Amino acid sequence: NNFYHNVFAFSAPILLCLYYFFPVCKIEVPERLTVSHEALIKTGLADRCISVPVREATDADILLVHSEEYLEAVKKTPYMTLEDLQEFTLQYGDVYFHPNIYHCAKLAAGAALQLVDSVMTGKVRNGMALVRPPGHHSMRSAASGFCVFNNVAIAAQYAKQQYGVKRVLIVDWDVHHGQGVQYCFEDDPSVLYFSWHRYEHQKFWPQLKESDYNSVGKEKGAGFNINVPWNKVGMKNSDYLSVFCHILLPVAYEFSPDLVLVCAGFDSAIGDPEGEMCASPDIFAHLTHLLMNLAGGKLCAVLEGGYNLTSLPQSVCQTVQTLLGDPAPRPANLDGPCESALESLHCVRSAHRQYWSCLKHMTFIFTASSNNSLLLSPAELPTSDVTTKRIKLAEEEEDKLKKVEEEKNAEEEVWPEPPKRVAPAVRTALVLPNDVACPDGCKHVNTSQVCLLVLLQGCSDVSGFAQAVLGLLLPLGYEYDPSLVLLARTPDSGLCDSVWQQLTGLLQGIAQGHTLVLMQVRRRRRGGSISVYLLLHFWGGLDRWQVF
Ligand SMILES: CC(O)(O)CCCCCNCCCN
Ligand SMILES: [Zn+2]
Repeated sequence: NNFYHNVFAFSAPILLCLYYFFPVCKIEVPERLTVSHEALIKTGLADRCISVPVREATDADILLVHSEEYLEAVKKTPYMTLEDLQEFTLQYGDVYFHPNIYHCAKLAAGAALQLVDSVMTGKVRNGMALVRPPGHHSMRSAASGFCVFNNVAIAAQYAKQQYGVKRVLIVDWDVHHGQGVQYCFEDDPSVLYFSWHRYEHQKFWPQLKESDYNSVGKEKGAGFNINVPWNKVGMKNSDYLSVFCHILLPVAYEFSPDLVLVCAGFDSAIGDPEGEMCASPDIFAHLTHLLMNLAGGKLCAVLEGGYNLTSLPQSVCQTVQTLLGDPAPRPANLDGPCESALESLHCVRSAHRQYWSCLKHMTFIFTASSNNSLLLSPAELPTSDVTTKRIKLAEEEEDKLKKVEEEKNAEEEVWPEPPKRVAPAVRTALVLPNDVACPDGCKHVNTSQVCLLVLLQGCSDVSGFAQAVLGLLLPLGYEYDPSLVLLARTPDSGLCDSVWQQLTGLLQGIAQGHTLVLMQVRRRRRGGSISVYLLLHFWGGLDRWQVF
């Protein structure tokens, strides 16, 4: 007791001056990782994953993105006096330096690289790195927004250098704009950066003009930087899904990446003090599922933000459970995108239509009355002055509603627990004609799952696929929310195998994955059919098929 008493007495003044010198960050706290990890353990998800050891990023790794002088400066921070450390911190915005943060920042970047190694070498199909400090705000020679090294930008450059990856898609669903990633790749057509972020017409941090929809990239990189500004808070599941269906997915399919990296920030979920959005944690199951069909499933998610210690672990679990292949839950209350989201969506599409053929053909009207469907009706895009006028209207309306908004947010946000997602041990049934050999690894069982949906004809090329499937079938399917999906394919459907494979993958995000495929198959020399094997392979191997 005596000892503790003395120690405390002696240390109190130091602690006080520490707090004086070092404002402690209230939201980027260690508990973010512990509650997320505990939730993964409690739900049994951790046991279904392999844990990959971390390593420190080397100087060479860090110099893939950052300058020598910045790295040398950060290297000195562990040895700085309190005053020097505070001085060093003040030169950057919203970042907190501690004598140990250099070590932690190297571990965060190194963890992302270990994940890239595991995915690119085929050791795992996909994965998630739970790291602190985050990375997407840090720039070539500057820390920013809790970020020291840009974990995901380093991972992208590393994948290109170490594995010859030609095209990397970075999806940033964090509620803040990852300006550090944008600056790193804005003239680089091999990296497509997509970010949505709270913007409120440049009123929200980091308050950059270049976070708006008309920053499309530079020189050779024009078209490869997509910013979706949220000019209002309270964005919901429908807003997120609409942007995926009508902007990100069509472009991503046209870009055809070899690797998908996710700046997985969960401050875009309900309850977050920074985002003030209303999307439920289970939406990340759908966002993850929709991305898993790209790049042959090679997906690395790296934690960025997420500051509500209830919705963060829920969102992390929804993401990891989907990465494990479990079907997504039925999406909660899809009631169509709000007017402000539609406005942003149209602005982004018009800014990018010159770069992407999938956006060229699809033109949409900005309906005066709020559109109550995930589908968008085709017509002329608003010209910029129409958009400006609408933004004015939106601002006036917004100022009027601001008070209401504050009162609403003043109450503690509450939301239902994400629904339990149980995946049967044997996941898929295969109905085969009697005389077709049963593929090895399947087993004959009597149980069955049956499903219902009519398949559109003739979307064999990317833009046809984008229009028919991504712009119509998928939003329709989400909105219709069937409990059953039936995919029917006849040899004359004109669907090439890869489109067919994508289709079956994407539509598993609907009806909790309950899908039946009816195929009139072509014969192969040894019986069976190339399409059936392709499908078997794609759907995660033969071991989970039931054969009738
Ligand atoms: C990884 C991340 O994007 O979540 C970091 C967000 C930093 C936000 C800084 N807040 C600034 C508030 C200004 N008073
Ligand atoms: Zn954030």
